[in-house]
Amino acid sequence: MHHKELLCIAADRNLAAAYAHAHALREWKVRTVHTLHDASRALRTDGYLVGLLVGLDEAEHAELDSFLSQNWKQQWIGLLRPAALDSARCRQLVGDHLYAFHTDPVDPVNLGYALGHAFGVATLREAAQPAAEPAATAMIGGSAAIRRLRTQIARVAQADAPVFVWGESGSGKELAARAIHAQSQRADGPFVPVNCGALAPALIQSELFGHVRGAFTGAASDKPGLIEAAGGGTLFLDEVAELPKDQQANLLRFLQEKTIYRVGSTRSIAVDVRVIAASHVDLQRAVQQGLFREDLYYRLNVLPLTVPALRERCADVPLLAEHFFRTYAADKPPGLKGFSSAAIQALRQHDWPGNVRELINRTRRAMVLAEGRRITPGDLGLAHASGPPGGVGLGESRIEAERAAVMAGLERAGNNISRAARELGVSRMTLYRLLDKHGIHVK
Ligand SMILES: Nc1ncnc2c1ncn2[C@@H]1O[C@H](COP(=O)(O)OP(=O)(O)OP(=O)(O)O)[C@@H](O)[C@H]1O
Repeated sequence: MHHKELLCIAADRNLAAAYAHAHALREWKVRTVHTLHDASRALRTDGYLVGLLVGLDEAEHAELDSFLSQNWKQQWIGLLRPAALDSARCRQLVGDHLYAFHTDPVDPVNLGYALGHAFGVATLREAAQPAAEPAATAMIGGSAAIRRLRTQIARVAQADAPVFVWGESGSGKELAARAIHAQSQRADGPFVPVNCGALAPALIQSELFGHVRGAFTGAASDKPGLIEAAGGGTLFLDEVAELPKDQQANLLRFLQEKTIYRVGSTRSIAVDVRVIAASHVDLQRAVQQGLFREDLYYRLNVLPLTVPALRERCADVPLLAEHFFRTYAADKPPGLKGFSSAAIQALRQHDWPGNVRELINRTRRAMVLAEGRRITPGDLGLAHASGPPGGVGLGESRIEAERAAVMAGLERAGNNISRAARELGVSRMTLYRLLDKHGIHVK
């Protein structure tokens, strides 16, 4: 008989032994482990699709939450004591991560059915996944919000219409655009990212559309623009709201006619490009304020996608932090083993105005600065030496902290705006807004 493979995690060895021989599991080849650490190892080496969590209420909830977020591709079934569901944390875990749960006394027939269904769903899901998500576009996270985003990306990738990605600065808009491209029929073509906010206004047109020799002083030879460079692939227009009005008209013409004119030329060139645009400002508001063309807005916004802010998916924060810890492991002292639990707690509680980019910056800085074996909240710049002084509310302390962070960032970057923005993990536009908000003048 063909055995389906099942990973059973049970802290209690007696319970584990009882279940390993249970009637409901007779069609399964069961491997039992007693710790989440061993379970992670088993999942890395053997591709289990279904897992059974016996007595999950006994485990440390935060650890289990992180484990299940990380292993979201498996379908998990929980066997619980009825009293376990009295705990709100436990109910949350069950709701967030489990395919099904059974309470004692477990009916073996029902459990057998549930396992069979879970296996069926997991197999279907696996077949529907693109063979392997390339590491460069892999979106880390197991929260419901990021899972929803992954599904939307997979759907949008199958179409060829323009996509508009909205999300706060540093939340992962470019990564989402890269993932769409990588899963689309254009995956073998180029992905060309353009930061519309970073192009000098005088050069935007020739950068985007190219130019011919002699079109302007310094145009010594014909040069294709970024739109042509994206031919057969995807053009990613980041911070599209920053495009000046005259360039918005040119872009609209290109989207309508699928042809371009290089600067200084009257010959039209047909270009096959899919456009993905992104912005962290509310484009609809920009339209109402007359800053962005309405017709272009509708052309770009055919398939809208929202990347959730990091604070809306706190469950992903420890997972992402550990991912970046591994990514930048070459920068760390050999004795540094990871995050302390106080650091994980601080990461979970932080507001993340700079989103994932801020998390990367804080993690990298902590990895260089940490003196102990584990990263502390202080290494992450998240410790507050003392509570807010008497009479000062949280709002005010936050504003003060924000001002101090901006000042420090500017100082480190020698007052260079682009460098300071990178350092602080925000876009240049956001930094300008912060300077304005705090009345900081940069010399
Ligand atoms: N879910 C994720 N998993 C792994 N890495 C991520 C994730 N989300 C974002 N990142 C990383 O965070 C960084 C910032 O992401 P990205 O550049 O896509 O953000 P953005 O929203 O386009 O930023 P901006 O608005 O400043 O252009 C990148 O290094 C990206 O690879």
